[in-house]
Amino acid sequence: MLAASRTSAVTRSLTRSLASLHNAPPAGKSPTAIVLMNMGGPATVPETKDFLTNLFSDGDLIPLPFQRFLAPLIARRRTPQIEKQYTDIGGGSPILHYTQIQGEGMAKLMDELHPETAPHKAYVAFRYVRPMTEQTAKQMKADGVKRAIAFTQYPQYSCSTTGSSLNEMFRRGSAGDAGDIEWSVIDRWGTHPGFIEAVSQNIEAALAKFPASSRNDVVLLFSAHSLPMSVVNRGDPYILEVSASVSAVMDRLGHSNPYRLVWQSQVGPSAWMGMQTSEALKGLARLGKKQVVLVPIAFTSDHIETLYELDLEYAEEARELGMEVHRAESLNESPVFIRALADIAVQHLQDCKAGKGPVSTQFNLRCPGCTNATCGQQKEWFARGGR
Ligand SMILES: C=CC1=C(C)c2cc3[nH]c(cc4nc(cc5[nH]c(cc1n2)c(C)c5CCC(=O)O)C(CCC(=O)O)=C4C)c(C)c3C=C
Ligand SMILES: [Fe+2]
Ligand SMILES: [Fe+2]
Repeated sequence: MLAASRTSAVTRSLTRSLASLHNAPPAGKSPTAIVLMNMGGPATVPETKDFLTNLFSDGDLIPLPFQRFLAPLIARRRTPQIEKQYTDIGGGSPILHYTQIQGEGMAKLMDELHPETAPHKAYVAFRYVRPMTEQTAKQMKADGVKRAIAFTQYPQYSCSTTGSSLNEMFRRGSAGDAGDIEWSVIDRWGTHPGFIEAVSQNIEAALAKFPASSRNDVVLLFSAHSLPMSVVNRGDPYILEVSASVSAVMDRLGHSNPYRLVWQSQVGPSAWMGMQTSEALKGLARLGKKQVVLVPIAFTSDHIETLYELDLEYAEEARELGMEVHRAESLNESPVFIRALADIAVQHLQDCKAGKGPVSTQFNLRCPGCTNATCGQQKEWFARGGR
């Protein structure tokens, strides 16, 4: 009995010291954390139901009556259809895979570009799948982080996407989960020249697949995730900011081609921002415009909407209408894009040092018509540097 309890005491103490060893901050300077925030996607098919349950439970994205009760019901009903889509694109969402590659590349470049704040360490904080914000916050505390940038990976701001991620980071941060950290925020970067350059290069590569003789007639069909009109009509800036990205890309391309911005992936029966991408393709076919490059513009890596909706559904339908359709590659491992991420973060650190504050001027403005109680909940806290 005595021997057994002594053994378990030894085991407990060994476990404790192993845990503290594992959790010990790295020797030397504590890292400057760059927290890449996004929604995430199920890395494997069986994770789809939890992903959807978390997504439909998020009142910032989808405010539902009796949300706690309804979210699991809607998720359960939707799961088989969405599981099939993830199966068809190879067994899961590649968002985590690409975010890790982008983050590691960015942090390495930042060490070179801005040694004053090195070492830099990228963390991933997803909203609906692991690594969830809570888990990441705890890891940052364990790593002894004292300075962190909340860096949205949505180029254009919506209070239903970036706003939701920042609200969650605010909840974890203000509860002390991440430790005592000085925070600042990169909330939007949809017209950054590096981002625009990376997208433009991928468009040029897609255009090169068409015969030179007709290349300038190819229609560039920019496609972004749609937004419910209820969100648009409360003054959410997403539509405007996506439009600004498209405009900047067209400037960079010298307005070489005709183009339109259209919207995809609406969910449910309510009114969403249009025109829908699938309808636009059919309309172009009717107009005799049969050469198209599809350009994803509001997300930084492949996911169900590029790999399933654009590649498997819409492009296939368009080919059946006799169209030649190519898709501009997603940014994924683009070195130009990874350099852009590093440049954005370094510029932000320099701006903070120059006293420009931890948040942008634009960030301080709530949606004028937002009745969502959490809209901008995080703003004052981040504007005080997380204090
Ligand atoms: C900029 C990007 C996105 C905006 C804006 C956005 C708004 C938004 N989305 C929903 C509902 C769903 N979105 C779903 C998947 C999904 N959404 C985005 C991006 C934006 N969403 C991505 C990249 C993904 C896929 C993730 C992956 O593949 O890994 C889903 C789940 C899939 C499905 O059931 O169709 C839902 C639901 C709303 C309601 C909304 C605006 C308020
Ligand atoms: Fe979505
Ligand atoms: Fe809002």
